[in-house]
Parts: sequence; C-alpha cells; structure tokens
Amino acid sequence: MIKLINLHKQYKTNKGTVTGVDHVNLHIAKGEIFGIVGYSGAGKSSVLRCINLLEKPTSGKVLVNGVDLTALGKNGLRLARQKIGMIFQHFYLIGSKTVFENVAFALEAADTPQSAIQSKVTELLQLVGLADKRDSYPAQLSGGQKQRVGIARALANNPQVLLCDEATSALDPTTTQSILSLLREINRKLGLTIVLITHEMEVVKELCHRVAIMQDGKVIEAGSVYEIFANPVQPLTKEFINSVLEFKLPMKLWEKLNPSSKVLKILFRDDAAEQAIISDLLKKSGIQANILHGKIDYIGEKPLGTFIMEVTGTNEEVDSAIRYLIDRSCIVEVIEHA
Ligand SMILES: Nc1ncnc2c1ncn2[C@@H]1O[C@H](COP(=O)(O)OP(=O)(O)OP(=O)(O)O)[C@@H](O)[C@H]1O
Repeated sequence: MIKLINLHKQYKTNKGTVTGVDHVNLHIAKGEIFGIVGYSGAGKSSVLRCINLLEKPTSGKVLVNGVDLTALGKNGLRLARQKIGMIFQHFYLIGSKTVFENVAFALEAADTPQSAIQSKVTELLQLVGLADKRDSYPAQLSGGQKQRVGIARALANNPQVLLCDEATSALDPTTTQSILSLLREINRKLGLTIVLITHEMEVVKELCHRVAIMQDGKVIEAGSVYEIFANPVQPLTKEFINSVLEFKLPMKLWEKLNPSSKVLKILFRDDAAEQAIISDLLKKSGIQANILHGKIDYIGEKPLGTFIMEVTGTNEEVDSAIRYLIDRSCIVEVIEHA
C-alpha cells in the first residue's frame, strides 16, 4: 500500500542544512497497522508528513497504492490526499464549528454534494461513538472526544490510509486505551492501513502489527512487533522494549540471593510461553531454582513470557540448563548480581 523508496528529507535553516529523513526504505502492506517509534528529533514526523507530501521529499519516492505522489501535479496531489486521512496530537478542530460541521467541512472541501453530507456525517459520528455530541463545540468536549471528532473527520472521504501523528500523546491512559480500541476497530472494519508515529512503545505493543525504530533520520530496525519485542537487536530498540517489559529486581531481593548463584532472565516465545518448560527443566537438570519474577505479556494475542530465576548448581549443570532452554527457543540472559 505504501512504499517509501530511498526517502530523503533535508531542511534548509539559517544555520545550515538539517537532515530529517536519511534514505529511508519502508514497505507498509494494505490493512496493516504500522508504528514508527523514536525519540524526539529522530525523524518520525518528517517521514509521516512525507507520506502525504505535507513535506516534499528532497529525493526518493513515495508510492501510495501504486501512485508515485512525488510525480503528481497540484490537482493530482489534492485528489490523492483525500485518500490519506490524518489525525494529530492536538486535534486541530475548528473551534467555531460544531462537531457535525467539523466533520462536514472535510466533505465540503472534497466537493461532496450537500445531500450526501448529512448521512455521511451521521454515519461517521456513529462509528466513532459521538452521535449524541453532533451539536457540541470542541471546547465542550474532552480530549478523547476531540480525538474521536478528528478520526471522524479523517475518515470522511473514505481514505485508504490513516496517518496518526502522536494521536494519543495528549490523552490520559484510559482515554488512550479507548482511542486505540477505536483505531483497531476501524482497521478491522474498514480494512484501513494505519501508520502511526509515537514515542510510546506501549502504544506499539497494544496496536501495531509491525514497527520501525528510527534514530537520526534512519530506520535502524524494523519487523513484526512480536519479533521486535522478543528479540530486539539494536541498543535503542532494547531501550524502548525495556521501557515496557523490563522488571527490575528490588535491591532487597538481590541482598537475599546466594552469591554463588546465577540469575537468569528467560524469555519464552510463542508456544513455549504456555508450556511447562521450567518444571521439566528442574526435573531433568539437577539445578535448584528460585523464581524471582514471572509474567506473560500478550503481544498481538501471542504470548511472550518473562521469568527471572535464581539458579544454583555446578557450572556444568547451569550451562546445560541454559542450553536446554535455548533448545526450546527461549532467549536466556545471565544478569550480573547487583
Ligand atoms: N521545518 C523544519 N525546519 C528545520 N528543521 C526541521 C524541520 N522539521 C524537522 N526538522 C528537523 O528534522 C529532524 C527530525 O525532526 P522530526 O520532527 O521529523 O522528528 P520527530 O522524531 O518527529 O521528533 P518529535 O517527536 O519531537 O516531533 C530534527 O533534527 C528537526 O529539528
């Protein structure tokens, strides 16, 4: 659905040239929810804004549904943009217009006949759960409700792609969950391709199918959300994953550990997360184990288990226990005693 080919964006400033996007290549499939993660200044907004050509790439191509947007003239681009909806962190609603009028505005801008506007806006407000707020003004709405108006407006012209620019960053955790559920529902119901940028890995874990991690304008790692969570490679990716999954053992617990023991952090992937691997290991290996922490996260409905275990035994026994776990697709890390 979306292909970014060697996308490069430089900004000219009075202090010189700044690179926003550095030769990025990404393919985003139809119907996919794709996340782009990175710290401030990594280039996420620049990439997102190049997808609908709000920013004109310095070089490279942007293909949406087979059409190279960089090759379109003004009118072609205007029509192509109607098929790419966008929502924003700060909503950008028109304060002097009602909820109904804000959504209708997008249809009027696309020359939709008045007769069709009534029913389309009603349908959209129902979809986003705001049928009872049609005559309210933005100032009378909560942040979550404002974002729902933003979503209805973005969907007005039946887009194939929805771009989300930090769409939940200004919302509290409960409202964030409700907006993420709405985006998930829209993706499923309408088959919409969604690209979202965020600095919150939790949002990616909750919603996305695939993710790209950006640093200094480059995509440094990309893949399925499950693979990235289960096996991050780049240090920055690990940092983002840890912000969601890491559990730090309390100091008090470290003090109680046997100094000659080893502490293992074990990641159980896929089916292994639901099997009795640890009890089998204890039966077979001769080590003694003390479970310090354990939990199973569900990422896109697939389980990812994390256990932290103190193990005591001879070096050979511990090594063979680690091999046993690795043979069963677990990822094992020996944590240094604190
Ligand atoms: N209009 C602009 N003029 C000059 N430099 C810009 C402009 N827009 C972005 N940049 C620069 O490009 C780089 C990438 O910025 P961008 O906003 O794309 O990053 P980001 O990851 O979205 O950050 P944030 O989360 O803070 O929005 C930064 O160094 C930024 O200063």
